[in-house]
Amino acid sequence: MLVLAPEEDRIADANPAAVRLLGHPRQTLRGARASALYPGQLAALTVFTQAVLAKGHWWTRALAPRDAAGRDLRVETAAFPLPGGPTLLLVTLADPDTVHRRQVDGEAEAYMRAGLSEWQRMERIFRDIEHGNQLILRAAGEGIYGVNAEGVTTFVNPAAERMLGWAAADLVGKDMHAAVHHTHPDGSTYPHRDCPIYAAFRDGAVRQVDHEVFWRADGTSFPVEYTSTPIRDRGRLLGAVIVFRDVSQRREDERRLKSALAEVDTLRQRLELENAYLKEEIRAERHHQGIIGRSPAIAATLRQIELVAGTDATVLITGESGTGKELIARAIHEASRRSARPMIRVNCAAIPRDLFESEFFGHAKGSFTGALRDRVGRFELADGGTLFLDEVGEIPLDLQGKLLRVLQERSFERVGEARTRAVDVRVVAATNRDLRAEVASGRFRDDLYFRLNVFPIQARPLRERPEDIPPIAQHLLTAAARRLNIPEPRLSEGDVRRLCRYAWPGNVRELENVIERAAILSARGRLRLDLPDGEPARTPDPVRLPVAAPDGRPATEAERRARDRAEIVAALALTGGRISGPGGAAALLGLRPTTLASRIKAHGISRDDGDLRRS
Ligand SMILES: Nc1ncnc2c1ncn2[C@@H]1O[C@H](COP(=O)(O)OP(=O)(O)OP(=O)(O)O)[C@@H](O)[C@H]1O
Repeated sequence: MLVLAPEEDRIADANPAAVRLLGHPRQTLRGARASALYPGQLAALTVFTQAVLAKGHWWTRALAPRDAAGRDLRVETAAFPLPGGPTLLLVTLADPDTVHRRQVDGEAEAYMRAGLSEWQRMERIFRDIEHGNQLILRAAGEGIYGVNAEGVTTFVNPAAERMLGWAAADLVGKDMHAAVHHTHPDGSTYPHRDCPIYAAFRDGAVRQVDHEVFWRADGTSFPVEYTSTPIRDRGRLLGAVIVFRDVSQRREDERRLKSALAEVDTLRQRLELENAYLKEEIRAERHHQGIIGRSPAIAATLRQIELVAGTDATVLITGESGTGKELIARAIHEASRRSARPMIRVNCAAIPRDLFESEFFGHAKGSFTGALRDRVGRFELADGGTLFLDEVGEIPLDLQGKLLRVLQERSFERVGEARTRAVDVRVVAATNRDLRAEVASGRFRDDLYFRLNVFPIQARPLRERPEDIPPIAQHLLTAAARRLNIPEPRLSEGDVRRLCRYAWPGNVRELENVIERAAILSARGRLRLDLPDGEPARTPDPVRLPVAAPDGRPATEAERRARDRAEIVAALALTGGRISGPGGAAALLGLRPTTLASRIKAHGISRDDGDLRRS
C-alpha cells in the first residue's frame, strides 16, 4: 500500500508490503516522485488519480510500477482519497491472479451458502416427518426409514433398528443401500442403480417389492416386503420413506403349505386312481367269481396260474380277444402275495402316443405343456401290487426300450425329474397279437419279448373248447339275472345245443353279451337267444389238437420246449428250488423227481437262473 500526494507528485508513505513488492527501502520511497515509480506512464497516472478524485474510488490494470531491479510489475492498482487534510490517496497494489482467485472463491462461497440452506431445509423436512410422526414411527411394527435424494439415511425407527440389528446412530448419515441392501438373495452384488428405492427418487413412483432381502448388521439376511414412497417439496423429489416388514415366517408358512398341498395332491391323485381301479375290480368281481370251465385247456390254464402266482415271474398271456386274458391276469394277482394291493391295468392300445411315458412313469409339474401338476404314473401306482399291461403289443417301439429298462432295473424316473424311483411291481402282460411275428417284422423288440415271455400262458378261443360253453353260459345267466333283478330263466337243452353250434368269434365276451340280451328279452322263464344270423358252423373241434400256437397252428418243437422250460422254472421258483418230496417241483408238475432233474439239466436251468429268484 502506498500513500500518494497527487498534487505534489510525491509518495507520502509506503507500508512494508509495498516496500517488499517494489524492492526500495521505505526512506527512499518516502518523498520520492510518484511519476518516477511509473516511468513513461505519466498520462495514465494522471488519468487514474483524477478518476479516483472524481469517483471517490477507482481501479486499473493500466499502471505498472517499476521495482528496484528495473522490472515493470503487473499489478491491479486501486485507490481512494483519504478523508480530511491535504489531498492524499491510499493506493493498493495487488497481484491480479490473487484477486481473480478471491473472486472465484467468493462466488463459490455464496453458492455454497445458498446450497447449505437448501440442504438444511431438506433436513428440516425429514426432521419434521420424524418429529411430526414420532408416535407412529415408534409404535409401528414395520421398519421405517427415510433416505434423502443421495441415498443417505435421515431417520430410522425402533422396529427397523430391531430388525436390522443396527442402532439408528450407525445408519443415519450413511448410505442405506450399502448398509442393508447391498447383495441379492443369491449372493450377487446389488448395484445402487438397480435399487427400486433409489429409482423412486428418479421417477417419483411408489415401489412395492416383495422378493428381496435386507442384510442385518451380523451379516445374515431376511426376506422383506417393502414400499418406497418418494417425498416431494414444491414439486422437487427430496428422497423417500421406506416401510418394510420381515416376511420370513410368512415365506416359511407358504413353503410348508405348498409342500403340504403338493403331498395332498399326490395322495389325492393316487387315491382317485386307486379308487377307479378298485371300482373296476369290484365290477369285474361282480361279473365273474372266477374262471369257469371243464375243458382240458381250462384245467391246464388253472394249473399254470397256480404254478406262477406264488412267484414274481413276469407272465405273458396270449389269446384272441374276449378269451379271458384279463380274467387270468386277475386270478394270478388274486392268488399272489400281492393281492392286498391293487392290480393296475394299463390298456396300452388306448394311450395317445405322446402320453405313453407320462402314463407309465408319471411326470413332474411343468415338464411339458399341460403338465399342470405332478402326476403319479402307473408303475408307481402299482407299487407292491401287479401291473397288468393289456394289449402290450401296441406299445410304440421307442418306448419299448424304456419299459425294458424298468423291468430289468425295477426303477424309473418321472418325466421331467432327475430323481430315480424304485418300484416293486409284478408285471403281467397280455396281447392278442402274435408277438413273435411282430418281433420278426421289427415292430417289437426281441429283448422285451423275451423279458415278458418268462412264463407264457395261452388263453384258448371258445371254439376250441365247446365243453366250456354250457357251464360258462349258465354262470353268466345266473349273474345276469341277479344283476337285472329278474327270476333266473331256464337254459334249455335246445339253447345249449344252439350255443355250442356257434363259432363264437368274439369268444366269452360275445357269449356274455348274447346271454345278457337273452335274459333281458326272456319271458315267463324262457330264454330268448338271439344268435347272429346263419349261426356259423363251428370249426372242427380243435380241443383234441395238440397244444397250439396263438394263431391256431400246432406249436413247433421250439415252442413246446420253451413252454416246458418256463413251467419248470416257475415250479422251481414256487418251491424255492426244491425238486423232490411233497410240495416239491416234481410233485407240482406231476413228474418223477429223476425225470424232472434230467429235464432241468437238458434245459440248462441253473440255481442262479434270474427267473428262479423272487424279486
Ligand atoms: N373262463 C371264463 N369264465 C368266466 N368268465 C369268463 C371266462 N373267460 C372270460 N370270461 C369273461 O369274458 C369277458 C371277457 O374276458 P376278458 O376281458 O378277460 O378277455 P380278454 O381276453 O382280456 O379280452 P381283450 O383281449 O378284448 O381285452 C369278461 O367279462 C370275463 O369275465
